[in-house]
Amino acid sequence: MTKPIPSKARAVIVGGGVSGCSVAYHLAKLGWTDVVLLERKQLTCGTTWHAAGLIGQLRASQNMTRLAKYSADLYVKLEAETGIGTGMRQNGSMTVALTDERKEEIYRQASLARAFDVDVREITVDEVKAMYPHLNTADIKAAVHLPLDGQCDPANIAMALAKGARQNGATVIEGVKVTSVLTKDGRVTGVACEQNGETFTIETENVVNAAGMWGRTLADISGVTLPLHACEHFYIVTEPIPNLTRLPVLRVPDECTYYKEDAGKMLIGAFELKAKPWGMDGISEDFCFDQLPEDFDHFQPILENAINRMPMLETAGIHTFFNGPESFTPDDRYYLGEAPELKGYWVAAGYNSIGIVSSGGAGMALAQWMNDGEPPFDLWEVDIRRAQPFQKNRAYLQDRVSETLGLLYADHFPYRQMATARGVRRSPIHEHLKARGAVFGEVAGWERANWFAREGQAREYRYSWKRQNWFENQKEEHLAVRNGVGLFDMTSFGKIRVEGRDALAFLQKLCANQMDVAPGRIVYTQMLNAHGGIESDLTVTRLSQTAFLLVVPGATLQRDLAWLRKHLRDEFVVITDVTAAESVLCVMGPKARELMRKVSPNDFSNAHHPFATAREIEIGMGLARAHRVTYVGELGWELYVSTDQAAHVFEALEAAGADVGLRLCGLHTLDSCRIEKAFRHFGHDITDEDHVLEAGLGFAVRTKKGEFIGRDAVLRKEKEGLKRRMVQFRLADPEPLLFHNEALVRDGKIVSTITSGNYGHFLGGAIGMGYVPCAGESEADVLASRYEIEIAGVRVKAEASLAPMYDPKAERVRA
Ligand SMILES: NCCCC(=O)O
Repeated sequence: MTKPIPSKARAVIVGGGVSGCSVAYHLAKLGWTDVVLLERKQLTCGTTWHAAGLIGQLRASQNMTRLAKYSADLYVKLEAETGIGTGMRQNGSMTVALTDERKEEIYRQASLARAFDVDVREITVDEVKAMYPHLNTADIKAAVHLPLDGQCDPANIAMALAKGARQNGATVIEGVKVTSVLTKDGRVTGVACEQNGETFTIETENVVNAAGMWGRTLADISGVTLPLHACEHFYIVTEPIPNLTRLPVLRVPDECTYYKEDAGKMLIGAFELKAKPWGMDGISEDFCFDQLPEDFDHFQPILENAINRMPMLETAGIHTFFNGPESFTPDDRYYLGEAPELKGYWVAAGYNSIGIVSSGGAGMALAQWMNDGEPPFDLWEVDIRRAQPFQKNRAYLQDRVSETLGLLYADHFPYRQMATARGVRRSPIHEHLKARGAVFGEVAGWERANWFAREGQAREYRYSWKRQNWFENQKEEHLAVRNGVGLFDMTSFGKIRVEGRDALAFLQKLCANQMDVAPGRIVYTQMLNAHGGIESDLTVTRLSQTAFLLVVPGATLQRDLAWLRKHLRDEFVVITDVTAAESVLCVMGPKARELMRKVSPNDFSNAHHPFATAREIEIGMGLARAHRVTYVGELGWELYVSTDQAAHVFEALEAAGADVGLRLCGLHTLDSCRIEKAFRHFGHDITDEDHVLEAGLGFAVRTKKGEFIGRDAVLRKEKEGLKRRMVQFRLADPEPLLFHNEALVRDGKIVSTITSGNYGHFLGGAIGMGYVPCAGESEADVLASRYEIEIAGVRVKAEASLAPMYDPKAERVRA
């Protein structure tokens, strides 16, 4: 008998895999009792049913780890709550390293785990052997053990979540296909669906796309960007192996493999470096517990390594050769949150083969997000607003996901760049930079010169946890910026025009700094949320009485646009993304003025063109708007040039620059310079859960200007005092490197992690920033402590400073 479909619901969840079931469970727990989950066939029949079900708690960041730990805890409790056996067992996990580089990575991870309160221990090869007697350990260089990791039965986890959701009032219906999402005035109003050939509509203000590998197609129908694509994922299951005892989960990332013992059989799965995208022409509606054809040739190298690693496998018969599709995303991170294109359209999809361990926490976080209208903590790394509209292009996705599948087990070297699907967004001077030795990286699809190779030097990254092959190039670029003048191409900046009668009032409401400045002034500001957390970090240039230009990082453009549009009420304002209209060439360094005088007849004196002002200038035979601001802590101008004139302006600068030693510089140098100056970076040092005052950005907040979002939270914090503070650190030993996420140790105790790090080539050592808990403490108390930073298990002394270590009085910027 088919279940009646309700005509109304508070939320409709599309997709009955572990993701959708978890969202339904958590919404129901929050009291959303009229939630409907619609599954087109049967629960779990897409991807969940064939997942391996490994529960590894340590993830790449604190909040991802928090969500994974939440999943583990939930899955332990779920059986008692629902009566469905989840197969959850905390048999621990072990990761082994076969190279020195991997050893550094897993030891760094172990330090991180300690900072995140995950139980972890570096173990010896003898201990590996004792825990895993069947293993060939001859070439194992290091190993870590996480005793509370484990494994579970994925289908039963989903079933238990669905049952728990029902127990709390949700409705779960199988055999219903959602055909479209109904909308009015930019928000969701309902869904249209089909059951046994009959059509129905459900009125609702909230839809959750948890449709897994169908998610992109479903989103497309509503004009929502959800870039994901399926790939084939392979594993084998052996016949029962006599006398096999319970074993921890084993990961051998250097061989792209994981091993799971279950009921006396071994499951061996692979994250090979070049994967096979699947479902190029769409995924059949009829897909239900289907498998894909075997591909022995593809799996053969993995199997050979596995037999060498675990010789008993040679004689164990293969019970199942499994191949099933899973969804992958362009950056190997899943999607959560409200789609910027449509109010009330939520997503929880694209799990990159870690859907089981992720979904418990992700479902909880999304449910809270839907309930409260804001994420419960910083979720930027998985936020759907990071997706770029072009990324739903299928040719792009197919190329990219062939790489992302393997990333789970690839070496996670710092500065690692994607090798596939490159070159989609390019600056007008891209070819000029390439001809001059640029080695490019990619952010949000933009090709950006990260560093410049010397004549004859290989134009490629040689990755390492130590100094990489471009370290000396960066040093030369960095010192050129400090002592002479450097040129950066920052065309990838996001540029947003906010124009109209109410533009000023609108920006006054959103920005914490004073926006009512004279035309031509530039203001550094943050957009805050109601808790005083930082939603956006930007400069705003007043172009006229009614027009403003907002400049944001390329990676946050969609998020920033969404935040602006979300807060637009009845103001007469037009918001336009003008990113592609202007290139940005930055000339930075003490000789920047000398250079500008050579290419332009305009006046670049402090009197005429002081810091934080913008002026139209003639340059070469073209025009530009010169913004006197800096992200490297030097005298300099960002030149905003119409894209058609960018190459000409670059040529003019380059020709004139020969006399003043102009040096082309890359993004790695931008980062090393900004970190010496302790300039914050959104997504690392500042996020929506970091209070603007604790981030040390109170100088950019004007509570006296009147109401703005976050003002009350700022006033409250002023009264209550800071609970933590952003501090800058320099390692005493000039050799070790900081990237981010290293454990920060205060007086012998881990207190937090480094939020960003790079090498201070001027200051002579690795520089990092991080939050230090300081409730009730004075600045002097904070500085009186002894600080160390734990790098791969080794604690290195660090000097701490609350003021920027480089140019603390900002004299160079205003020179
Ligand atoms: N779906 C396989 C997960 C692999 C891992 O957790 O390492």
